[in-house]
Amino acid sequence: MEAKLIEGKALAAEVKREAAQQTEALKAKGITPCLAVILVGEDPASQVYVRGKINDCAQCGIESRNIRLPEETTQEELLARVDELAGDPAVHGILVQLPLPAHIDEKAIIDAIPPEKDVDGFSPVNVGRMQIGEPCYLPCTPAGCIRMIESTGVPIPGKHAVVIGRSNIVGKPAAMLLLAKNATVTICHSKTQNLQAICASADILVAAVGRAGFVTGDMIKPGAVVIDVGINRGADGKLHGDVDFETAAQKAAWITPVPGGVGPMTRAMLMLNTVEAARRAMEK
Ligand SMILES: NC(=O)C1=CN([C@@H]2O[C@H](COP(=O)(O)OP(=O)(O)OC[C@H]3O[C@@H](n4cnc5c(N)ncnc54)[C@H](OP(=O)(O)O)[C@@H]3O)[C@@H](O)[C@H]2O)C=CC1
Ligand SMILES: Nc1nc(=O)c2c([nH]1)NC[C@@H]1CN(c3ccc(C(=O)N[C@@H](CCC(=O)O)C(=O)O)cc3)C=[N+]21
Repeated sequence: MEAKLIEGKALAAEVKREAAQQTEALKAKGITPCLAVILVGEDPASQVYVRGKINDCAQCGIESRNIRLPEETTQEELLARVDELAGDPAVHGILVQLPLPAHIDEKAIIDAIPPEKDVDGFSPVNVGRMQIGEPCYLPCTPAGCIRMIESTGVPIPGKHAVVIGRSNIVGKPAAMLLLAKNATVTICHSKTQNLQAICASADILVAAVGRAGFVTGDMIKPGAVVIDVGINRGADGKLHGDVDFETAAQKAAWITPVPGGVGPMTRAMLMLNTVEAARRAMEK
């Protein structure tokens, strides 16, 4: 079987059109959604991602603030900037690009973002709300994964979904959202035994490991939906997913590419969250 491609780029364009329409409607009511993105340091990959987010904002008619701080910024200085944006009524969403330099405590920074401006969905309040199924900002990467799975038309309820990875920003919330969609969920990690067999029983497989080509065709159930979250830059300078695309595509029914898969969808979901933050600010 040769898998069909889940076109992340095309789907992302559709989501951004939705965000653009909603932005238009908000502007007509006198409110322009605004996202502040803070990048500390010069990490080249982070610079690319941040540039992407700023471009997406422009495409959607969303205002953006691109805040670049030097590597040696102290935690107190960064907290002060976050507080300033937290108190600025013109700013609806705050995103602090991760990872932060080692001398800054990520948790302290994330905790300083008010939940109503936490468009990444990383703050404890949003994580807790997601867990109990209350309205919240869903984390962009996992929400993008769900939307990609749904785009295939393969129903999620009752399916065995396997997530490889349990990070707070990808693996864990992806598993939680799949559970909320009534999948039967298994979470795998570096201590998991029989990983190959568990993966090979997955109707839906989400790979968020951070190792290029980690998931090979022999780990995939024929006809599965395979979502590759991994973004690994190889020695060749190219991006590689966590899934070995060639062998996986021989087994899967649906598969996401890297690049052009989950990455662009992540950014598109961020636009929707930003518009939602502006709408909630207006209603308040
Ligand atoms: N497309 C997008 O928008 C995004 C992509 N990414 C990419 O997704 C990938 C994962 O990111 P992130 O979750 O932040 O990464 P982390 O490094 O935080 O988490 C990796 C997870 O993979 C698990 N793992 C590592 N090695 C193995 C192994 N041999 N067998 C089974 N499990 C293993 C780890 O297990 P343990 O917990 O036991 O250590 C951990 O839970 C990266 O490539 C990252 O670049 C990330 C964010 C957004
Ligand atoms: N606070 C915070 N929120 C995040 O959402 C966040 C973060 N920090 N830190 C890093 C990870 C990673 N991440 C990506 C988003 C888009 C692409 C993306 O658009 N990738 C393109 C390629 C881009 C390129 O050429 O490098 C693609 O896959 O096609 C990749 C990775 C968001 N993250």
